[in-house]
Amino acid sequence: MKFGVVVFPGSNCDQDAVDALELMDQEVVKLWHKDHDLQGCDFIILPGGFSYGDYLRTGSVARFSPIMNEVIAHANRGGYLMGICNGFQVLAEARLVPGVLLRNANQQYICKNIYLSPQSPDALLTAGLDRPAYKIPMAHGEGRFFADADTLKSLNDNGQVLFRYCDETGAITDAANPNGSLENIAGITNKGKNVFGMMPHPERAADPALGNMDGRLILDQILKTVLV
Ligand SMILES: NC(=O)CC[C@H](N)C(=O)O
Repeated sequence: MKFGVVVFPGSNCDQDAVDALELMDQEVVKLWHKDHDLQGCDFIILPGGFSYGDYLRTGSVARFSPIMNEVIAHANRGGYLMGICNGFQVLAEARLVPGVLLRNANQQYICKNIYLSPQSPDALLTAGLDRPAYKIPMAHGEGRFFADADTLKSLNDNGQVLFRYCDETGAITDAANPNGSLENIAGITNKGKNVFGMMPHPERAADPALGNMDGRLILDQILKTVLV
């Protein structure tokens, strides 16, 4: 499988994603935002960062980058696409996943480890995750997931919620919700379950040198499931 990591002006987690994938022995190339060619990549990653300085809203300018035409076409063909943090914000702005990411409830940028409970038993990214909680770093100012009642119902009914914020035992509580996201939602997938968006950063917990490999366990799912 060949991975492509898109680089927007202001991306700052692109190299982290490349490093994590290379540690997994994967072929990976960077894709410049002005390009029109996905270089034959099977799995596209929109990385974290501050694309276009987060003006006007996070992800709202990057969504119109030239390469997004090809990224959207890839997703619409059923191709795999994952947005991490700022990448999730770009996916939401491009309407590739439902809902929006609002300013964190406390109006602060939050950078800390949190715990995620895998939710969807049939989504590729979470189907094989069997632990109650995974410790993953979060680092964002606009990560409060919100959707209207109908959208929320369809996300729940279709098994499109990938992760909810939880405590270290896996309990999904208000106290474990760092940013005020609706129903503790930290990650979702689209109806076709080929587009994944999540606010926390698995690629920042995927190198033994960092002392936390929980993110690698999540990224490993991509390999297992896509090869099925
Ligand atoms: N780590 C990131 O991708 C940050 C996302 C975005 N710039 C925010 O603060 O919400």
